[in-house]
Amino acid sequence: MKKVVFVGAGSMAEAIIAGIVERGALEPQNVFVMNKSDDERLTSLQTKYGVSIVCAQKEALKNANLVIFATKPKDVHHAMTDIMPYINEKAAVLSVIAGVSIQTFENGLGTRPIARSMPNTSATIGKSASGVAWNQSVDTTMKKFILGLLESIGIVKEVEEDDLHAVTALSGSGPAYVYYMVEALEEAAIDKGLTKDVARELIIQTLEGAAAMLKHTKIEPAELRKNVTSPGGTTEAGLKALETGLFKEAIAECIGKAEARSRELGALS
Ligand SMILES: NC(=O)C1=CN([C@@H]2O[C@H](COP(=O)(O)OP(=O)(O)OC[C@H]3O[C@@H](n4cnc5c(N)ncnc54)[C@H](O)[C@@H]3O)[C@@H](O)[C@H]2O)C=CC1
Ligand SMILES: O=C(O)[C@@H]1CCC=N1
Repeated sequence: MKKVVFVGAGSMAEAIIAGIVERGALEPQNVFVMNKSDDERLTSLQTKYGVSIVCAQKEALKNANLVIFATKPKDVHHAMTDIMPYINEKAAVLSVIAGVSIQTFENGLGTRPIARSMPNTSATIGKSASGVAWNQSVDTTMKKFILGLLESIGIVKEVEEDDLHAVTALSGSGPAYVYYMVEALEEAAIDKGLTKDVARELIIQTLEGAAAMLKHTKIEPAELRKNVTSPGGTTEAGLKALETGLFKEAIAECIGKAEARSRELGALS
């Protein structure tokens, strides 16, 4: 059984740990976590998921087959310097860090198998939409292992490394856009007299229903939209307000800014 070490034990690391441990992709005793500080955080992950904490002698790093980097982009250089004396020369690396290139890891940790991925926090419940790219050194066995881990937390698409900036803008950050839309829908529904509980349930079911229609009917979204929109009806009136509010333009700007920020984070690291 392969041993995996998480460098950085924040919210994304927890989302992935929850997904892989709860779906049995790895035995918790083969998963190790380390952080810059905050022993309480590590103890809490240990209690919740049965994972182990990397000890002061860093034995787990010496024995690791895969090291997963889940720090903020600004901390990645420190993290690489911290672990470099201990990391097994054969260990592969999987990064989930926004923007930071495979080349940056090769510069910091030497040429070794390196995968760069972009999951999202829905990994917690096995529903991540992830992208992944590889360097030349990742062999078929390690690729299968990493794809298996990413598949245990949701779906995964293999893409060119440069496209990970767009994946980050779309599905990495995507859950936040959806939650923001839910906040707006909820506020508007409450304003029109619904209770928060009723509004929340109706919104969740509407999102789930629309997502399932897209997935199962394979009908184009524009066609599905037309099916909802009766001429002179309520939907038409609502959609007109979105058009007037430049909804599509705002979405294009949102993805554009997020993609550009991913590139910036990479350049800054
Ligand atoms: N939160 C999200 O929705 C997603 C985040 N990501 C990426 O995941 C990464 C982590 O994000 P979050 O978990 O949200 O951040 P976070 O701030 O919750 O976690 C980062 C962790 O890294 C630790 N750390 C910092 N320096 C370290 C070092 N030298 N050695 C070991 N640990 C160190 C910190 O103590 C902290 O616990 C980011 O690079 C982000 O781009 C990717 C996909 C989605
Ligand atoms: O906001 C961020 O930078 C990270 C990357 C994707 C989601 N959260």
